[in-house]
Amino acid sequence: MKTSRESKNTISPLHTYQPLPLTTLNRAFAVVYTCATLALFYHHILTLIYSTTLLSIFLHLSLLVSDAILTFMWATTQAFRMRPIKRKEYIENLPSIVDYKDYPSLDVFICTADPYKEPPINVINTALSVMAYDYPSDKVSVYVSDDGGSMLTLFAFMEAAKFATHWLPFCRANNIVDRCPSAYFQSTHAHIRSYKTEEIKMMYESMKMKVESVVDRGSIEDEFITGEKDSEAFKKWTTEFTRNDHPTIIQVLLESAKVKDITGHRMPNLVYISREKNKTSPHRFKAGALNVLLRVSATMTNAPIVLTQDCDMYSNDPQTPLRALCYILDPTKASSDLAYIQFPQRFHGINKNDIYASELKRVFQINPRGMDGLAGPNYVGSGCFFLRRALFGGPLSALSPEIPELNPNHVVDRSIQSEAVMALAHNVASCKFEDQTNWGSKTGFRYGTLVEDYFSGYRLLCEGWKSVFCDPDRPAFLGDVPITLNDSLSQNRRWCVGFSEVTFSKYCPITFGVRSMGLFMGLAFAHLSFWPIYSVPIIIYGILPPLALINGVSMFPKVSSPWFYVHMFLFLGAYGQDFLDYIIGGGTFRQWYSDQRMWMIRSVSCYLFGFIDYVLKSLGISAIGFNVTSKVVDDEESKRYEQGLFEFGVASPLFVPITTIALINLVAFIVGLSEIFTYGNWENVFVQLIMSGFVAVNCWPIYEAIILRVDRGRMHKMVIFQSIFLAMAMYSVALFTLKSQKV
Ligand SMILES: O=c1ccn([C@@H]2O[C@H](COP(=O)(O)OP(=O)(O)O[C@H]3O[C@H](CO)[C@@H](O)[C@H](O)[C@H]3O)[C@@H](O)[C@H]2O)c(=O)[nH]1
Ligand SMILES: [Mn+2]
Repeated sequence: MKTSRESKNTISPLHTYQPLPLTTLNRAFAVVYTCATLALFYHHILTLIYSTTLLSIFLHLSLLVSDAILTFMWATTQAFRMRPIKRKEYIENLPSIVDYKDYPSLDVFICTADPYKEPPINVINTALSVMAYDYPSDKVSVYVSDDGGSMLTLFAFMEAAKFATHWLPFCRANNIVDRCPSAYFQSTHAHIRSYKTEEIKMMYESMKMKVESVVDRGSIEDEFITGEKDSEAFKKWTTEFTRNDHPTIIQVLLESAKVKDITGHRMPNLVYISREKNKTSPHRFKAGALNVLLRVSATMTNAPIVLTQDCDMYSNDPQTPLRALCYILDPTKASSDLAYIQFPQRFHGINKNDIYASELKRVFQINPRGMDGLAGPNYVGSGCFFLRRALFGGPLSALSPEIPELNPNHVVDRSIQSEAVMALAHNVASCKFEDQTNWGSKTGFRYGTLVEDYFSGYRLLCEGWKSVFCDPDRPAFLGDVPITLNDSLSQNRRWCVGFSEVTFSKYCPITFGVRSMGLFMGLAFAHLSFWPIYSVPIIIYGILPPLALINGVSMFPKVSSPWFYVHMFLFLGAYGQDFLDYIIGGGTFRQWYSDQRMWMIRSVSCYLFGFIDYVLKSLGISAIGFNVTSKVVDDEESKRYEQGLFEFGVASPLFVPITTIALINLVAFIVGLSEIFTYGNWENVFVQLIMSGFVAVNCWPIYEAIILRVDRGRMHKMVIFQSIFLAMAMYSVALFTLKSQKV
């Protein structure tokens, strides 16, 4: 039997991979580029040695530091270019390996944290999209973690449970591909009118209305509560109940063994969990929520495969779990060290040119492909199928959990609603359960940073596990993006706090990572964790050269000098390669343009602020938590986003440094140009002129928001005043120091 299976498998594999083209070229380019950077540093050092004034030393030292950081970051990106691969799965070959009814069970975790920032109607859409997977429904269990501890969310899920008994058979019977109801009803397929479609649509609309009206009112009308069991559940919200202080709530909304859909098929399990909270136990944010899900699900179903999902990321392809099975069940590979299969985060509703670079193509698509050819991609928090065993110790050193029921091999043989199971589930969801245990350090999702996803994946790979990047043409999951600049920058700021927490811990990728996984994997992880230091060179380059230009001071080699060409080569080489990666990865020129612009904007705003937040947090001056990104869309903002207009409306401090730099560079460019026209002395200031011009072109939306716009997304007066003040202050300092001496 085994041999026949294996021989069959050699003919029809479950998956294959291909190296990406350009790899050899990239490696060769890396060598040339390294030589050019060595030349640059030689030049920097020479200039420093021959500097005669303090000012000149200061300026050239700043450039040296900036270039050293940029070179370090460039070196980390080489890890992604060493061996990128692209994989392909053959789900049509699965039947030769395993029968449909014998598929391993799957526990899906969905996290939500706030009914007002994450509308429950969207959360249940995500849940419905995975409940309707092309997978034996009695093998699927969906566990929802509600960190908002909200009865509104529970109510939405009660409604979803009822609707699911109609939705799942409807999808099956009509071969629907968009299994997220809201996506389906917006798609053109749903416009093919049929009695059945109309009927299910009405059902969905009536559920949506109920859920939204409950959320708007903030309470549940009595008429909406049907059945004894539901009203019992809501009694747990006593007067003392607050989101940060309440007992565990576990509500089984669908039990597969007992509930059938309207056509008599079994339903998946659906369980609502709000873990216990109290003021004396640490919150641990999403990692804490995921670990509770891991334990509660262990007591109820203990599926060997676990899918983690953010509430804002619905499944866009019902066959996604089958793709994961292609790796998990691969008989040819001793897949004993496979920890997870990561699907990229892809998004819907991004505007044409992706003005905020929300797609994060590099982070979610290009870089993971590069890591896939090494030990595997990092974990990005959503759309990831884990082997449960991987969360319990290294591949060769399993850790035994505190109680045998949490062991990944444990078989649950009781009803998930039985008293014994419920008691155990409550016990493992309690705050106290993790005290003095390995949870968050060696077991489960790891604590200690706001980027629990990055850190958990990293630690697993350091333990010797491997991962796989699965990027099918039809996006497996689609998520929401922040549609205002402030939300987008705030999200990145939180990530930067998290990355700094990893960089400055004993697990720093450059030391611990390189030791555990080798140079390139260590560099790949360092690339993200060192993100915040981009702020140093970009701020220096954004301020010093234009201020020098305004004061007629030259900082770079003349155009006639050979060193000019070294600078040009390094700049164009890095930019050109970045551009090429992006276009080959399927992006357009305008999207790339937005991406590089946002890189600059982020560098001087959230990378800087994130790092400062981290410092304040480490000094104990302020406490920064997980600030959940809002998924609520304001109509006007959404319209402006569609038109491709930047949203500056709020008086966010994040906008001040960008605006200041925009002003300084615009003035510098004008002054520089006029000097050239007056004195014709262009050779000395050419580089600075081009740089300021480049910054100014990138800053167009900022000038537009200050001067031209009248809508509510225009730049806030406060930000304009602060920026002008800051720019003037810098100019004055420069005037006194630069003018007094010539460099
Ligand atoms: O205390 C918390 C805070 C957040 N969440 C959930 O975490 C998810 C992500 O939160 P979101 O505000 O959407 O953050 P993003 O920055 O959009 O998320 C990215 O970054 C996070 C932190 O690195 C990862 O966890 C996510 O998977 C990744 O998509 C959401 O489902 C939340 O409900 C919780 O369950 N508990
Ligand atoms: Mn999100």
